[in-house]
Amino acid sequence: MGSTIELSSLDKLVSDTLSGDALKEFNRIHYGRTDHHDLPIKTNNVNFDIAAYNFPAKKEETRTPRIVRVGVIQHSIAISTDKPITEQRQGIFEKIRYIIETAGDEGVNILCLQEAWSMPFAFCTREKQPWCEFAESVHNGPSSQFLKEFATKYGMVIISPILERDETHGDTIWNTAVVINELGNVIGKHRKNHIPRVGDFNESTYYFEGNTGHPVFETKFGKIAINICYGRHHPLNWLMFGINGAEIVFNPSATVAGLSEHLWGVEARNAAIANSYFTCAINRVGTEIFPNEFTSGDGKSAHREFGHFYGSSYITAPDGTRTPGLSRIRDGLLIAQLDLNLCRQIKDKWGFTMTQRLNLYAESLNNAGKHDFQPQIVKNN
Ligand SMILES: NC(=O)NCCC(=O)O
Repeated sequence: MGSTIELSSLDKLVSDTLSGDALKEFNRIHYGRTDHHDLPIKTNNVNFDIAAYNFPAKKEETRTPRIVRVGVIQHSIAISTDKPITEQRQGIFEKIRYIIETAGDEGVNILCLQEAWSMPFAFCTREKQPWCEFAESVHNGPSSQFLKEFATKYGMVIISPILERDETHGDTIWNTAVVINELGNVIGKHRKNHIPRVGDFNESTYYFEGNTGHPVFETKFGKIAINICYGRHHPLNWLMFGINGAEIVFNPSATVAGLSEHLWGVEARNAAIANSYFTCAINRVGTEIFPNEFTSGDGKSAHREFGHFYGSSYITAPDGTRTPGLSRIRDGLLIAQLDLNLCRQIKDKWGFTMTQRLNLYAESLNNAGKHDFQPQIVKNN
């Protein structure tokens, strides 16, 4: 196992290495449960990774269970990045069509795709052409058109993170998640709040920090929100979706080995715990190679590869228990059946919402944002 890229999954490494009581103890301590509650599904023999889990809640006397099935898809690009834009996009459509249909056949109610799913993550290059041509309209762009058909066919809500072109407001470009309801209507969008300036993530060349706040979308299947990629490093971003009432927060991402893999299993999981909601973390897969060399002012010599997008998508419940991750190297579909009653049950148990002290922090944060803010430090005279 020389290269990190050969390792198909950390969870598989553990389950292949440990057995019996040792594996049970690992699962109990690391995942928070000894049993992953596999969810029976009918799909087998597919050319992508597929896994399904169940997150039950305690039976309540006054509320019936609120069962919802979520699905997340991770995938690589389809053809090389020097091909025409429309062919690259169409290639991705064709590649993931079957995965989306599988999700629909398995009864998924809410499906989320990865960040900027219909294009290569070309922002590393800082070149405007041809990559800006991938930007598309929220309502009528090719990605929304493509997905509306599946939303209607399977009666599922689909979250489609795209590169948005806002033609009504000066043709501006945004990193946006579009929410399509089960009738195939776009019910809203959320624009990425925090834009990275790290490594080869030169996204700030293309778009600004989002201006849509922290919307929670009240869908037929539950209250959902989207915290796009780099926003997962910002606990207050997660917090605001919780304050607005989210029960499930999706985190469509694009991040590479070497930079963030040791953070990946921690951040979305911690957010689920801190905010008593479910989180679904989704990462791209594969290595994307671009036609021209680029640098990012970090001392690395010019290169054409972004690095390895390590997949490993996973889902966490409000009690902090989580699924194993999908493959680090293969396309995949992760399904989880959630009882949303668990959100309130965990709020009642731990009281994190009740003990939040929002006013205390609001005052401090308001001061901390001022140019002449004095940090509250007690000096050792
Ligand atoms: N897409 C994106 O925001 N990536 C930044 C890198 C990271 O957050 O791991």
